Amino acid sequence: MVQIAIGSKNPAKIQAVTTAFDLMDIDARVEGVDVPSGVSAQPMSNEETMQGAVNRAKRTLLAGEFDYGIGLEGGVQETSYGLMLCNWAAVADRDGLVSVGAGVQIMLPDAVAEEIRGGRELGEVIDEWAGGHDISKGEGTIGILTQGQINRSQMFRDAIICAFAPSMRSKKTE
Ligand SMILES: O=P(O)(O)OP(=O)(O)OP(=O)(O)OC[C@H]1O[C@@H](n2cnc3c(O)ncnc32)[C@H](O)[C@@H]1O
Repeated sequence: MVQIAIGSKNPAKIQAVTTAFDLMDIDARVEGVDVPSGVSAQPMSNEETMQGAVNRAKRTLLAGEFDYGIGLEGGVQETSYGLMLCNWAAVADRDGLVSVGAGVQIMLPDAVAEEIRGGRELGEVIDEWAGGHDISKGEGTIGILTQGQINRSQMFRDAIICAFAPSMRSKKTE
């Protein structure tokens, strides 16, 4: 059985890892470990969000006897069409290999984007905007904006599978 650590205790993120390994048909034990992302509480670019995921993956791997450390990070990226929600997954293994994958991106409503540009965190802004509580731990902003057609766990699940692809390829050629 593969020992996996995920650098968060957020239930939506833990669920994403469990489902990803089920889909990849890998027998895994998944443990959530709280580690700092090393980037700002509200990452403001793809690059910063990716770095947060990588930092979490590396730090998580060092937190115990694990085969892989996984980091998941949500952030935003300014584009010519407005502020987009972006999410990154990173996988770190014991050979020092680190790989990344991204989730689907979606445009944020102008009112939400303005608050974030003004310095607030998406988690509290989306709760206010949608009239919800701890949305980041459940369906996520992606769930709110797609009327539940894609939720945060599904989005991170796909990002994890993409981040894990290089490890799967190297295993096949061993
Ligand atoms: O417990 P951790 O793992 O830190 O999970 P988090 O959801 O609080 O933290 P992230 O680092 O993934 O996201 C950074 C910030 O953006 C918010 N955020 C990111 N994606 C979100 C989403 O889909 N829905 C709601 N909030 C989101 C989140 O609440 C944080 O304020």
